[in-house]
Amino acid sequence: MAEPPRVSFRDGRLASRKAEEAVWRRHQAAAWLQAMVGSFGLPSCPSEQEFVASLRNGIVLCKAINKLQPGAVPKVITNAACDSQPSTAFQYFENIRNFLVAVQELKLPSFEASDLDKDNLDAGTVGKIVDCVISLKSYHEWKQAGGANGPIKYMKSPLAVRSSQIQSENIALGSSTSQKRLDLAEADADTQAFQNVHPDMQGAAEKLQKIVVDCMLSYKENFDQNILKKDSKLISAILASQLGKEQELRKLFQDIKADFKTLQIQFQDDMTKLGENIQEISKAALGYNQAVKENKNLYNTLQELRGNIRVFCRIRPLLHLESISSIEHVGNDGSVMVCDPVKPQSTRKIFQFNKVFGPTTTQDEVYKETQSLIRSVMDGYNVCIFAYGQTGSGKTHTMCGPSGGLAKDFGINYMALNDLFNISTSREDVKYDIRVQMVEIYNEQVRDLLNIRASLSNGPLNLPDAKICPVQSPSDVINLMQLGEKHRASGSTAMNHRSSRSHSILTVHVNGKDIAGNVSRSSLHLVDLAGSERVDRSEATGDRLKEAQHINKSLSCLGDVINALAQKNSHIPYRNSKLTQLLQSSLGRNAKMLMFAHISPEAESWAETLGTLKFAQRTSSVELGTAQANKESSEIRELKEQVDTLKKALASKELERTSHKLKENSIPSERTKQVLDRTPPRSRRLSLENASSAKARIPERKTQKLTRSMMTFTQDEGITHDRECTTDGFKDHNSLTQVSAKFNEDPVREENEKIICTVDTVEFCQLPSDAYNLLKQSGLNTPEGTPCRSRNMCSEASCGDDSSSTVKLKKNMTSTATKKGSHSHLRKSIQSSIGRLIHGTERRNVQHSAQGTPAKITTSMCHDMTPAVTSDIRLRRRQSLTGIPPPPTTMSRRSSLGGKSDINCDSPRISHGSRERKLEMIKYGIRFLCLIGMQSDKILQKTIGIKVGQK
Ligand SMILES: Nc1ncnc2c1ncn2[C@@H]1O[C@H](COP(=O)(O)OP(=O)(O)OP(=O)(O)O)[C@@H](O)[C@H]1O
Repeated sequence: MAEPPRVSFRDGRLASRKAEEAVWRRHQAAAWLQAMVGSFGLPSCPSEQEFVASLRNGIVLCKAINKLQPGAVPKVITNAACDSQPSTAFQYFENIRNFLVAVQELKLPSFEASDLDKDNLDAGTVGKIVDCVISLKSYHEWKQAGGANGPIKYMKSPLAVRSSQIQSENIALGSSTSQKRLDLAEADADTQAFQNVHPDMQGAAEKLQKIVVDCMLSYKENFDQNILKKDSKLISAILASQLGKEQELRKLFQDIKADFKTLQIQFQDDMTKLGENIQEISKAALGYNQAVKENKNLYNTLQELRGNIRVFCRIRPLLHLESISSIEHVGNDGSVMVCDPVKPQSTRKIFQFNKVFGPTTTQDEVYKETQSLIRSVMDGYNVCIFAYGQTGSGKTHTMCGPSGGLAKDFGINYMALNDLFNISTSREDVKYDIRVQMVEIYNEQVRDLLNIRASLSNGPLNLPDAKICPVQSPSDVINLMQLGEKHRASGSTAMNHRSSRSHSILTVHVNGKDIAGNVSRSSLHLVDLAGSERVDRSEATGDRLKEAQHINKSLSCLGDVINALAQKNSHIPYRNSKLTQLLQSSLGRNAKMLMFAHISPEAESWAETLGTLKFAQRTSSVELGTAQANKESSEIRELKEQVDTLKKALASKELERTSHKLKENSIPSERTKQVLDRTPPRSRRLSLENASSAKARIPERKTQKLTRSMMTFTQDEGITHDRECTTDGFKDHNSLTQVSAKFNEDPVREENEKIICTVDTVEFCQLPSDAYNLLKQSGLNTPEGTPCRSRNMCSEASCGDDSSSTVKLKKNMTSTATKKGSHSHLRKSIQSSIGRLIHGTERRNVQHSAQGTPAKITTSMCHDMTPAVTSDIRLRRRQSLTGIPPPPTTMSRRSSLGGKSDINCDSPRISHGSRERKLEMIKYGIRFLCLIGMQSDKILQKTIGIKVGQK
């Protein structure tokens, strides 16, 4: 089946372009004709028909050529017929023929006469007519130009698209010949005609050029179609390859997609893993933070356990820039590397301290590191800060400031006191009292720097004797410090012209009391030591040599103390120098200490630098143990006061007893007199206790302990208090009775309280009746022997004569007894200790015996709480403690006291007997009271110590 002819888009475009050109040429031709012959009714852009119709009679054409070439058509028939019939083609043929002849004579393109007759005009015939007119026009223009522009040039009509011809050709020849639409024949004809007219080469070239252009155009326009038809194999090959490529691409796409999916899954896995890792890392980070915190805490704990002794090293800047420094490196971790500048090849030495301040460190930076220590003074800790180092190494600079505390750049002394004031104002609930002492130790003599005259007139003094100045503000401190500095001994040495050759000690006493009545007492020693250089280097002689020797001696004593502390010796040689003596409270296990080791970096100071660093290193190795704050709660303080009062009461009772005995024995034996004269009352008691025959019966250890306690009490406290408290001894004694009674009355009794109540009351009950009566006679509000003695005691206490102290004590004890918090523990220990002391540990093991002996305690029946103790055990213990033989065993204790027995009212009452017996009874009671006092005190101290330590 024949392929249908295809008219490409290019064909259509060419045709339209040609049509446009034809229209344009017609317009040109019409315009020229009208210009030549005048308007003859032709539109400016006539159609083919209009154009041909207007020229058909040949008149316009003849007129035009005549105008162009006058006489070219000698006779133009204008009215072919006289009648009104339209002229026929024949009638005007003459015109056309003449015109064509004239055109030919001009050698211009012409047309066939029949071309004007055709009814169905085609583009080709009309084009010929138009070409003829256009050539006339060109000839006219050429002629007008005088033929100067070379041969005549005119444009031929564009090739007519003979669509009908193409179609027919396509049908007839098939698609293979369609490319022959180029009207070569016509071109050839035109070329031939042109060559005939203008045989010159230029015209031929132009013609040729035109032909080539047309050919190319035509070829180009038919190219795609041809290729498509001719090279279908190629195209299909191309298509096949394209398909292959597409498939490849598809495969590639699939692969990429698969890869992408894998990557996506991998990415998700990675993300999940990353999330897990991040979680782990964050956990680890949290753990790390925790560990860092714990580390910090442990470090602090370690510091505390090591005894809060810190050593800072401060390096002074080089005074002369040209000097070589012995400091090689200062680490942030508290290390310092030094090397002998004279022997740079020598081994470097590294020392480790808590902190090392380089030469550029400011006073503020130094103080910041010290501040925490200063603050702990306000919390009740004793603190000692001292500056150590050779002369001119910057000790005074650190402690007082660049010019002894007078300049702006204050030292630690001023900043510390300033801080203390700031803290004291910020803590509204605590009232602080700050006092300052300033002394110097010069040639092993203490001098008061705030009261130099007194110091000079009275000679050397101890620190407590130095003037204490209350300070209210930092300006007070500055004034005092200035005064002290003025008085400080200074002199010239070869090493430092303003070297201070005395140790200066600024002591700040801080007493705090909060609204609850808790008190704290602490002291801060700020010590600027004298230079530690070697005697030979200071070139001192005479007085200066003596000064230097004293300085070195006291510094070496300080070293000894530090060494002894480092080695944990039982004996610390504080007393070897005034310096260590004064600093004793802050140079021990109960204080915080900071040492500034000062270094001069100059080469000539190498030996001293090394010495200072070694000393500082030794100091930093000291472990002092946990520092304890000097704090007391109000309750503890009151209990202590009560213990003191009891001690006083006991002491006065002792005196009373002595005087009574003296009265009774109006003529004392010579031996007794001697004893009384020689021995103070308490010592005598001690001797009695030591001589006790019962000693052998109690366990060795217990006896020693007891004896030691008594000795301590007698030696340290007893005599003094005896002197002070002679008059109101009974009053206080009475207080004890009331205290005991109060415990019994306490409605919220705990087991231990019961025990102590029992102990106190029972022991009083256990007094022999003579002693009891004697005590009563001598002013002690002892109740009559009643079955429930403690109750009576209590009721009597409330109406006693000595109301003030009684009421106070009673109140205190009530508050103590009712407070279950921190002090119930204290009370319990006191009570149980006293209980144990009196009754021994067997109390716990002793069963409530059914065999009611007469010696059984009455109060146990009253309160139903006293553990049963056999009379035997009790009597033996009492005997062992007091050294007094027990009352006759045949008597019940109740009856022995002279009271009515609640069980056996008919028990025989002991008669008053001899004076000796009475005295013995009194002695018995007093000794017991003394015992309670001492033990309470001891236990109290122990308990306080433990409590504070725990804090
Ligand atoms: N950190 C420092 N920065 C700047 N100058 C300093 C520093 N330390 C010390 N100096 C200067 O060094 C000199 C000696 O210092 P200072 O008097 O404080 O030494 P010292 O150890 O107290 O001497 P001495 O034992 O004789 O009392 C002073 O002029 C002081 O200003």
